[in-house]
Amino acid sequence: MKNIAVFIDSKSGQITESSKRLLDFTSNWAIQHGAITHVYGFEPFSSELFSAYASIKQYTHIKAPELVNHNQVIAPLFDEIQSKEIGQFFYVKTLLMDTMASSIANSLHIPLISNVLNVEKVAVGFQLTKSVFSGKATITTEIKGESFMIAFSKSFSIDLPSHAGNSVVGLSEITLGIDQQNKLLENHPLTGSIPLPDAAIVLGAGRGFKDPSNWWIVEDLAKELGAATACSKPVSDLNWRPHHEHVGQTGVKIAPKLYIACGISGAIQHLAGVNGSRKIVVINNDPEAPFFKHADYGIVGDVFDVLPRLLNKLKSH
Ligand SMILES: Cc1cc2nc3c(=O)[nH]c(=O)nc-3n(C[C@H](O)[C@H](O)[C@H](O)COP(=O)(O)OP(=O)(O)OC[C@H]3O[C@@H](n4cnc5c(N)ncnc54)[C@H](O)[C@@H]3O)c2cc1C
Repeated sequence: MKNIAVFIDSKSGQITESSKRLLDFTSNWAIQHGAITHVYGFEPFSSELFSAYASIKQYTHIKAPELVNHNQVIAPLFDEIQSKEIGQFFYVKTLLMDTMASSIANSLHIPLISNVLNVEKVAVGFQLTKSVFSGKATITTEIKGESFMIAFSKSFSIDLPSHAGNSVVGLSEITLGIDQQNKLLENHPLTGSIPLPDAAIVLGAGRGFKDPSNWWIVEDLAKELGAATACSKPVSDLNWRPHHEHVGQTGVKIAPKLYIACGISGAIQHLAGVNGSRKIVVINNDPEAPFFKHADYGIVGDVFDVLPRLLNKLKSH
């Protein structure tokens, strides 16, 4: 089998949780298939960060000054990949990676399969489970060839036997060119809050909060929990909260370890954006609220009673 490339995502010098899961998976996958793993990322990391993964032999820092504007000429990356005899590519879906990956897959004439939850070797080729219809269904597909690119859904989770190692990992860097026809004028990253798509804990609030002046309790509790704040669509439509907090079919898709939904009814359009969450806790004063059917844990109660008590409990510990 040819070698494996893994593209990791990071924020402020930290590898994201979903990319850590990707490294666990691909490192073990490579061992099982007798391949070497080359890791690529957009920040300079030390080799020690990867040495515990037995199959990883190289980390390449892709220096891309205008990547944020999707404004890079990726030819140098393409040359580097070809020199490493890479057959299989893995990454976790982000807008940026989707843009780059589709270009690489197209140049290499290999299939790009998106929103993958699981991949397995079968007698001839590989079998993949994909999430479709905003996570409401899955389909199983098959690839016959050995070369492909897989874009995992953020909520993917695959257990393989672990192969802890003490690998010697080489470091290298490549610099992408800049597309001169397309210029980055300004860049305003959101600050001060945990980005929703990467958050391990998300605290969501809906119309049950009645008025934007009541959001202090959501913010205080989120701070105490280390959570990102989210909201339902009507809440952002009413301008109670900024639009980038709106989760659901028409908003941000999230896949945290824990989603706490407070005063949200659980309409199907909301669920479409949050059903990648590992555990869901619902707090609602209506025992018939549809969200309870999709919850791992539920509290039937008034958010203005339950949340302050939860906040006091957390503060007292
Ligand atoms: C095409 C389309 C796309 C859509 N996309 C999205 C989307 O992406 N995301 C999204 O969220 N919605 C979306 N919607 C809207 C969706 O259908 C629902 O209307 C919306 O999710 C409801 O928001 P909500 O639960 O905050 O409000 P409500 O439906 O008004 O529910 C409020 C809930 O709070 C509870 N409650 C009230 N007071 C309290 C209290 N004191 N304590 C505890 N609980 C209380 C109530 O029992 C109720 O269950 C979309 C709709 C359409 C038609």
